[in-house]
Amino acid sequence: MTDTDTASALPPPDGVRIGIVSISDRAARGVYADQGLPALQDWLRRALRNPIDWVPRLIPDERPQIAATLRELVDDAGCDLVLTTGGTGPAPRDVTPEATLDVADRTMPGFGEQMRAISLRFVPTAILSRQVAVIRGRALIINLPGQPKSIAETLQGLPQADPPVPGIFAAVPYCIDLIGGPYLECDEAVCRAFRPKNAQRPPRPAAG
Ligand SMILES: Nc1ncnc2c1ncn2[C@@H]1O[C@H](COP(=O)(O)OP(=O)(O)OP(=O)(O)O)[C@@H](O)[C@H]1O
Ligand SMILES: Nc1nc2c(c(=O)[nH]1)N[C@H]1C(S)=C(S)[C@@H](COP(=O)(O)O)O[C@H]1N2
Repeated sequence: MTDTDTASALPPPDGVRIGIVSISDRAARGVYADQGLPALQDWLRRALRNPIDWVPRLIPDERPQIAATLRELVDDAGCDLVLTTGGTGPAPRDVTPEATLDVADRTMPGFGEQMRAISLRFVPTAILSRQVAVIRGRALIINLPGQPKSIAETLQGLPQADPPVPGIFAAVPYCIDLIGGPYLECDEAVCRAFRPKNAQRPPRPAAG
């Protein structure tokens, strides 16, 4: 059987709906161009082989507006995954973690812990990010820092380092499986997702 035969015998990848939220006072006012949403889309497009339905939002650092946006994306738009960028630091207007906890059914502390550990490999100020991850309904919501470059840094990690530093996205597909979402398939050249053997579907041949 050729790779093409194997690929055509498999059902197509599940569709996934992803909310992306850029939280920035200045980008929302048009003081500078938002780079958060393009950076999120760029990395996720490269990492995922699933068809993606995007639900993008650009909003200021206002706790009630952030919480309302997260509720809307999960409860009304039906997002499976929501990634935010910005507003995780210690400045008075950095309130993304509080707003995210406002809408949480459950917290997932490992994501924040691992992101800060990864980020320390890039910047000594990594510990200033108070980023959190939570589950609301059947969706996973993850905060990322506001620096656009931090998006790829934390999602991807340093796979070539010795020892390798896994990015947090490696744990996202199995987390989404466990909360009843679509089966996410990653391009291994970008992100090696981890699932226990009994949760794995037959591998799809690498994209040509
Ligand atoms: N959406 C964005 N687009 C482009 N650059 C951004 C964006 N968000 C943040 N940055 C850059 O990353 C830095 C740190 O992000 P942070 O979320 O702390 O923003 P901030 O300094 O509170 O300002 P603002 O909320 O107005 O973006 C910003 O000062 C800015 O240089
Ligand atoms: N990977 C990565 N993590 C990072 C950074 C970064 O540039 N790269 N910036 C740090 C800095 S300087 C701050 S203040 C905090 C919070 O950033 P935020 O308020 O933009 O979310 O994230 C930290 N984490």
